[in-house]
Amino acid sequence: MTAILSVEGVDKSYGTHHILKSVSLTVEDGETFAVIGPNGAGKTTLFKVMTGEIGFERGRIVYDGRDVSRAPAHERARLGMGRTFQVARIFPDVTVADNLTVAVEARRRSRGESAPAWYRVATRADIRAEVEARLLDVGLADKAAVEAKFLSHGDKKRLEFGIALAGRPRILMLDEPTAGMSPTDRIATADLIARLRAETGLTVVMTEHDMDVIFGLADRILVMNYGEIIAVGSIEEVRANPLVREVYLGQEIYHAER
Ligand SMILES: Nc1ncnc2c1ncn2[C@@H]1O[C@H](COP(=O)(O)OP(=O)(O)OP(=O)(O)O)[C@@H](O)[C@H]1O
Repeated sequence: MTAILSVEGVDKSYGTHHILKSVSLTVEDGETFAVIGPNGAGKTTLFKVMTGEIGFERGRIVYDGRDVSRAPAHERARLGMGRTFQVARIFPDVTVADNLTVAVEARRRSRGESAPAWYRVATRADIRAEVEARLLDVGLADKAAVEAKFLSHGDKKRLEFGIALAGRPRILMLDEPTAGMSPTDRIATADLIARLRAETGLTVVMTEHDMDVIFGLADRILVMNYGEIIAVGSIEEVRANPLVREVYLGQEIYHAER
């Protein structure tokens, strides 16, 4: 296995509040890597540091062999880091298909894939075909003409996955993909992630509170507490770790089924 993403000794503070304390981790190409921990542990902060939404004081982030510590989020996206947010970021007043079209066009522009003017008609057909493929990927083909604001919470999340996939990512960063969902939508979202991963070989990095979702998807789990890593390893290794037992005593992590 080769590393696709490494975080090396990263420190991040908000004012005098030291949030990430010399955090280091390595994500292997093709694995599903989950970050868990109690509320306020620093998971979202770690995510934002990895995706380039916020800066940090010390350490570095290496993606696909290059130091991206100072690269802004859009540059990391261009290099292949796709992401979704806890609250879906979509255009509510345009249709599902148009949301995807915007994402496909944005990727083409940012990667210099736009065709010359004489080729525009063919390009439109290409874009339409790509949008249709993404609609099928995320199970929204029958809702292509629906304005995004009318979608259910679960379907909004599907659309956000579609938008992320339109960027042709190598690694997909999912910040609490099932947050606020009904149990049915949670299962559907976990199934969608599992299918996309199987079909595309995507590397997935996710935070999530639902242990059933984590145990169903993750190859490895990292546990954070107060901005520090207290364990990293397989589900079995993490469950057996005494520090994890202390933090999660009697909680879902020990009841969820594999
Ligand atoms: N912009 C900010 N300014 C100041 N403090 C912040 C900011 N964002 C987060 N924090 C603080 O940093 C700490 C870690 O927050 P973070 O959102 O990373 O935790 P989390 O593990 O993702 O929590 P949750 O599971 O509740 O989403 C918390 O104490 C939070 O209050």
